[in-house]
Amino acid sequence: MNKKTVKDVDVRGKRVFCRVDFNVPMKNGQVSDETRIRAALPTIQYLVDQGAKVLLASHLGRPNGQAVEELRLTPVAKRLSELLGKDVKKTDEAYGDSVKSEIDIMNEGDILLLENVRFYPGEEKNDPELAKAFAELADVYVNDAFGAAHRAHASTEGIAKYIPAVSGFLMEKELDILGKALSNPERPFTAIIGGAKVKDKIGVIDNLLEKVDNLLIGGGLAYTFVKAQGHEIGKSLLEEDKIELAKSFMEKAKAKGVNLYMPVDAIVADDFSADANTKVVAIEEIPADWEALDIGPKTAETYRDVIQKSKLVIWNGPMGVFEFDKFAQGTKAVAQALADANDTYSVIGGGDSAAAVEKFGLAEQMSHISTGGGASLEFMEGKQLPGVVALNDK
Ligand SMILES: Nc1ncnc2c1ncn2[C@@H]1O[C@H](COP(=O)(O)OP(=O)(O)O)[C@@H](O)[C@H]1O
Ligand SMILES: O=C(OP(=O)(O)O)[C@H](O)COP(=O)(O)O
Ligand SMILES: [Mg+2]
Repeated sequence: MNKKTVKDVDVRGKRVFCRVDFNVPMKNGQVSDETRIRAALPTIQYLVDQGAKVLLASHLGRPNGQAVEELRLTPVAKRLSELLGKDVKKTDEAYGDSVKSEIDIMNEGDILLLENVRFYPGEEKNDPELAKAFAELADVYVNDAFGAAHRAHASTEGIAKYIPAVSGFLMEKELDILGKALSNPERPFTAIIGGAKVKDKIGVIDNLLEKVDNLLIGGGLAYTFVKAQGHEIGKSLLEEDKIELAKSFMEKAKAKGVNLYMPVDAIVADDFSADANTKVVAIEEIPADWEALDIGPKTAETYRDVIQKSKLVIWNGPMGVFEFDKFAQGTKAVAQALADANDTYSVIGGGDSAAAVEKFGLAEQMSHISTGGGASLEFMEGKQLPGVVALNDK
């Protein structure tokens, strides 16, 4: 990497603003998957050992520029503190005088977790005033939030203009491993895309079609494609204004000779809940009042076969609402197929995909679990990540 890392700067006694991606899955006010917290520990521990005053900043969820009680980082501070075996203080704001007073009383090696940076409208707008307010808190900026590196926000990009800016160890490791896997991909090369962030992720398919041999579509993303095929999808997730784009991808895949797989069946539910009534239907038979919350067994079988014949698989986005057991089968089948495919290099990306693989107890059997979903997809597309570009060159 041609960017400076935390090893290239002296942090002893310095106030360090360290952006991490603690956008972790939560359940009943508790952290339900701590993959992203664990992944940030090497950088945090290093800063502590070096005697820095460590300010940690992160977003959680999408509060749209205002304080949302359920999206406070308090439970994350608690979990981080347990993992480090060390006190982690948490502030109720992310900048300003109250935060400065807390910083003034910090000792070397102390950790302060700032409140959710997305509680402020300036964060996602990358407002220079907010970026400066973050920069005023610290002497050095460290970006270890690979999962948010595709966002040009005040705490991921803007702040880097005002104080020395370097990468953390997780950022460095992610870029290194993903870069190596993609520099000369082993073939057949398969991408699996699912999840719920349809607007964000559908665009990456354009570039992926230039690179992969097989593309498997699942999760909430699939139903915009199913609709584009001319089928009714009931109440399933739909991005109305992406239907034409989905059609164009189907044509492009044909022209490029890429095998594009879409669900042939689905598990539908009469409600978005853990105890909904469910049934398996062919994809062209989704009832009007129902919604598809998982791929069906025939689809899972086909996806398994493709995975087992692949040499490199990148996967982002669960195949269904795996958080509910009734809709976890499709995601589990794909995870199991990857675990069984010993000759296949498997890269899983995304906060929720990583949580799924962890939940099934299959994490150890994957070649690499990336903390970034959208970020890893954009990186694999060949796009420059703003959170990386903004860091100081070596
Ligand atoms: N058919 C579906 N309908 C609605 N939501 C879905 C569907 N399939 C998967 N999801 C949801 O997608 C979410 C994860 O999406 P996303 O954030 O894009 O993935 P990742 O975090 O792995 O990058 C999960 O919480 C899951 O419940
Ligand atoms: O969870 C994240 O991405 P992911 O769901 O693609 O893994 C990152 O924290 C980015 O969050 P965002 O998509 O709300 O900017
Ligand atoms: Mg996610």
